[in-house]
Amino acid sequence: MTKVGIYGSAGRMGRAIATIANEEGVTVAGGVDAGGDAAALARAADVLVDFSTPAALEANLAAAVAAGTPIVIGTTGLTPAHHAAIDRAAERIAVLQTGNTSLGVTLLAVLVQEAARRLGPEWDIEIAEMHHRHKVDAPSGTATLLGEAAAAGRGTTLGEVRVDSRAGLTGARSEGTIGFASLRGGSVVGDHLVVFAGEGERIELGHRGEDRTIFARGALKAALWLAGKPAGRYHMAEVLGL
Ligand SMILES: NC(=O)C1=CN([C@@H]2O[C@H](COP(=O)(O)OP(=O)(O)OC[C@H]3O[C@@H](n4cnc5c(N)ncnc54)[C@H](OP(=O)(O)O)[C@@H]3O)[C@@H](O)[C@H]2O)C=CC1
Ligand SMILES: O=C(O)C1=N[C@H](C(=O)O)C[C@H](O)C1
Repeated sequence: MTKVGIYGSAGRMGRAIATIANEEGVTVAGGVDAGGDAAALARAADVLVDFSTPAALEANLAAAVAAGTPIVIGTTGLTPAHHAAIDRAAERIAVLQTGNTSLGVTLLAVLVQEAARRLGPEWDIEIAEMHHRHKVDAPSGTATLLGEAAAAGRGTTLGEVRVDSRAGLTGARSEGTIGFASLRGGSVVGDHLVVFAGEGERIELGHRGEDRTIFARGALKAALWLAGKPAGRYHMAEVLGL
């Protein structure tokens, strides 16, 4: 069986992944958390999954590259510098990074891109997300990937059009922007809503995560798919054949 190593193994996602590993046809090679030996885990595993923290990303990537072990990165709150580090690692090993490993959100991103492509810029796009009280980054990785999908559908990049929050005298909305709103509270696993607001009508495309098993299952599917792949940066839609 494929041996999976988990960065962030004692966290919510790490535990969810370990719980379903056997039924997904993999064994857990081991796991590390803060202060653990990332390099030894990379050597022991056939493939790695990282659900830890952005601060750990560069060390985890370096360990994966040194061992030649593919890695699925689910950690969110990544900056452009993190993405540059992922691109460099992907020249040496197989890497798949996504803000959401669920089938539902991966399909939602396809639908959002298509809706944005078909609707003109006079349809305002706003993305709302809600997560549990423990989440430390905003907007969520999923909201960001949905924003990237919407921007791509419009032939632009999210960096050109994003508006991260509003407060005070903001002025009227600028056409073509994509706005984000983040709510935090309770035990919400992860809700996302993409609103296309036109004159006199709205289209809403959304997803509600009810259980972390959806992310864990997707992460392990991605890990199995990635194991043995040549160097490169891969995408969740390829894993799921969407
Ligand atoms: N892509 C996706 O589908 C999903 C992504 N996520 C993302 O995954 C990440 C983790 O989420 P969640 O499990 O809820 O968070 P938790 O805070 O529950 O878990 C994070 C874990 O990472 C560990 N950690 C901290 N530093 C390091 C390090 N240097 N090396 C290895 N592990 C370390 C923590 O250990 P310690 O407590 O010792 O600091 C902790 O066990 C977040 O960024 C979240 O947004 C979550 C769900 C789905
Ligand atoms: O931190 C979480 O819990 C989640 N994080 C991911 C994100 O930032 O989008 C995925 C999911 O929504 C749960």
